[in-house]
Order: sequence, then C-alpha cells, then structure tokens
Amino acid sequence: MSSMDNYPDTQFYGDAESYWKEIPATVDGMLGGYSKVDKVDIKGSKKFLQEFISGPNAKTKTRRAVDCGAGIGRVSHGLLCPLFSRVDLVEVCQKFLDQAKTYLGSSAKKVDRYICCGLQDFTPDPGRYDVIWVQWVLGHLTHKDLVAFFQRCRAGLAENGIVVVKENVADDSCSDGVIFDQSDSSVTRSHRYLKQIIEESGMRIVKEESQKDLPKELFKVQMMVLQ
Ligand SMILES: C[S@@+](CC[C@H](N)C(=O)[O-])C[C@H]1O[C@@H](n2cnc3c(N)ncnc32)[C@H](O)[C@@H]1O
Repeated sequence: MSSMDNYPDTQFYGDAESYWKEIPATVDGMLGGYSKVDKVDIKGSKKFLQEFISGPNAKTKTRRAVDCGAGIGRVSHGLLCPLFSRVDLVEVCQKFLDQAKTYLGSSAKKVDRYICCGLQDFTPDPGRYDVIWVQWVLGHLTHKDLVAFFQRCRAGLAENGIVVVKENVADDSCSDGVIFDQSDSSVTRSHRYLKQIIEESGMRIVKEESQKDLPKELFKVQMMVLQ
C-alpha cells in the first residue's frame, strides 16, 4: 500500500508498535542501521540549540527537558542530560525505556520520569519544560494527532521554553506532501507540509536549519525551533 487512504489510525499506530517491538534496543536500531550518524547528529543539535540556552541572547532556561520518542535515550545521553538539570523520556515501547536505564549510565541520575506512552496520548504537565525535544518520531503521528500534540506541547512549555523538532523531510514535489512507508508504518512529510501542520497548530517557527554532513542517500533532516 503506498497511499494512506482508508488506512485506519488504529492500524497505523498498531503496526508501528509491532515494528519497533522487533527492533534491537541499540543505537543502530534507533538509527535504522546508521549508527555512524549519531555523532554528527548530536554535534549538529548542540550547535543549533546553543544560542537559546547560553550566551548573551539566551532566554530559555536549562532546568528541565523532555525527550519525545526517546527510544533508548540516544538524544538524552548525548545532548539533553549534559545540558539540562532534569530530563524526562517519553517512548511508546517499554523495552527501549528499560534499556535506557542502562544505556544512559551515570546520566540516568538526571532522569525523573520514564513515560511509556504514544505521543498521540502524551500531555505534558502545563509549564513543565524548558525544552521539548522531538526527533525522528513525528512521522508516526497522523496529521490530526500531530496538530493536537503541538498544541499540548505549547501548553507544556515554561516561560521562554521551546519545542525543537528534528525530522526527515521529503522533497516538496512528492505527491500529496507525504511518502508512506508501510514497513515501519510511518510517513515522511515534505518540508512544506510539515510547516503547514506547524502553522495549523498555532506554533511559530523561530529558527530553522538543515543538518549537515549526513550520508547522501538519506532524507534531508530539518531542525526547527517552535514557540
Ligand atoms: C527512529 S527511532 C528514534 C529514537 C530517538 N528519537 C533517536 O533519535 O535516537 C523512533 C522511536 O520512536 C518510537 N515511537 C514510534 N511511534 C511512537 C509514538 N506514536 N509515540 C512515541 N514514540 C513512538 C519508536 O519506538 C522509536 O523508539
């Protein structure tokens, strides 16, 4: 099936969960066999985030972040735990959260909550987070659920808090603005379509950049700061 027409939401979410249950709880598993991009990804994220949390123009505090679609905590380990005082992880697959406790090593002491939940059902506590980090997971949410998720995220931000989205984007010329991948039950949205969803949610893009130095055969990866 290449189109999502007549594809029920329950199947879209159920198939994704079944897929991830079979994937090894390793960095390679999180990155679809591309563990070699881990370092460059974390380095790019750090650079992208820096101006918001340190230096003369920084307004966002570093008290608490949440890693959404955290998997085994690769982003928490490399980026969030080193920069933030406290971190929560949200992930639909319990076995990845179990592994995170080991994978995070000494960083695990910074984790308050391991939340086993699909993002379509996750409501951040109001005002809890300085940074809501969402990476390589939004293709698992339907259009409607993604709009609603962004709206709940907005309410979950502390003063001057930000949502950071880091996602694959397809070329704007792709038909209907999405490419559906039945193997893991996800969509890759075009850059234009993703921006349209963000706008629909009422959030605003305040900074945007693409990740450099990724293997050529991969999708373009876009980083966006939303408020
Ligand atoms: C490609 S991995 C990325 C993991 C992590 N963000 C990273 O960059 O290393 C996608 C993760 O999203 C999780 N996931 C899939 N659907 C989800 C959903 N609806 N809600 C929350 N997490 C989900 C998967 O179990 C998997 O851990």
